[in-house]
Amino acid sequence: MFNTELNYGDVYLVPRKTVVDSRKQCDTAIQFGPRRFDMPLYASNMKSVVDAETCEYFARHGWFYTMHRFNMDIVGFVRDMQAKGLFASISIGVNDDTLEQLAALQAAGLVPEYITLDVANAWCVKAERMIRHVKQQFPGSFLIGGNIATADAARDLQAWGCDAIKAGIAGGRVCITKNKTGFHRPMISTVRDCAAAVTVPVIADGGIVEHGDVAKALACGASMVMAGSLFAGYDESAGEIVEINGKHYKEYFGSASQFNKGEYKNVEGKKILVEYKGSMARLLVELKEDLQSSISYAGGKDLLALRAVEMIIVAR
Ligand SMILES: NC(=O)C1=CN([C@@H]2O[C@H](COP(=O)(O)OP(=O)(O)OC[C@H]3O[C@@H](n4cnc5c(N)ncnc54)[C@H](OP(=O)(O)O)[C@@H]3O)[C@@H](O)[C@H]2O)C=CC1
Ligand SMILES: Nc1nc2c(ncn2[C@@H]2O[C@H](COP(=O)(O)O)[C@@H](O)[C@H]2O)c(=O)[nH]1
Repeated sequence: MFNTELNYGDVYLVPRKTVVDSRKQCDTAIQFGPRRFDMPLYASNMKSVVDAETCEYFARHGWFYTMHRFNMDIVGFVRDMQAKGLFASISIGVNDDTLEQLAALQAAGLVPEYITLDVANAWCVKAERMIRHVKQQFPGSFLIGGNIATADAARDLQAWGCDAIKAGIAGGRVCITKNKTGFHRPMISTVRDCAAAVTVPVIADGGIVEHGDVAKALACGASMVMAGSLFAGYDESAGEIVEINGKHYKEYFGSASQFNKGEYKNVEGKKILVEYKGSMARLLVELKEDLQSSISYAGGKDLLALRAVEMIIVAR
């Protein structure tokens, strides 16, 4: 028997009676770990999306962020962010170099507010060991573990000690995991299953194409949404600008791409060029306006309203 599974483009949300006089009255704020953020959406912890300046930009705009983990001096990053009065949110891997970086953080007396364990399939023994280690050594940090794509995996990560779980395997724009390994789950099904299985917040990661997909992820039970390509191509994004025939683009590459790895080994990502779009400021405003509108269609005043909406599949 085959299960039929759904992606963001396969479903829509059914409108309810609006109870606000203006979309401005709809509150998009979310309490996530020790802090409250303006939006339940943040940029992927990828080297082509965020760098230290991007992270500072998001933090100063009241948005959550997570720095990537590639060739990173996490001690310097955490120290700099906290010296500026901002929160520190870092990513780590599962290998011995991560143990060394964590020991260096402890030696420097630094505690990041947020730590994200970032591997392709966190439902594995190496991730379990690292999650238990981080919870023991950094009990004051909010630990996000990912990625996973099933209810059983989500339950395990919660049991191992994760404070939040990032769900989404092989749904990203620069992902080639599904082509190379045959493994993938569409996002609506992934998020619904994972969010129903655990009590900790679930982050829906990857596959956001339209702004309305954010509302669909939240309607499935996600507390936060992570997106890469949505935030690529702006002045504030980390990728390099490329000019071709007088037109400007920015690089967007996968964390498991040859470009990011520096070698062709276990490559599960690719590099693409995305249209250069100038300043990110307008995007942040528009994303908030669109989500406020979604909340109004959901018949509520805050993000909880989206959890109550009906979801339909449109026959094609
Ligand atoms: N969200 C997604 O769908 C995906 C995301 N990514 C991103 O790409 C980056 C690289 O991910 P990842 O390859 O996990 O990290 P790493 O390349 O850092 O690998 C982490 C460690 O785990 C081992 N490992 C990785 N995959 C497996 C596996 N399938 N079975 C057994 N051991 C494994 C590796 O050993 P060895 O290399 O020797 O196997 C390595 O020692 C991350 O940022 C991740 O988020 C990558 C693919 C999918
Ligand atoms: N299979 C791969 N997935 C990757 C890689 N690098 C990052 N990612 C995941 O994609 C999302 C972003 O997706 P988008 O659709 O919003 O662009 C990111 O957060 C990671 O989870 C990779 O090399 N291979």
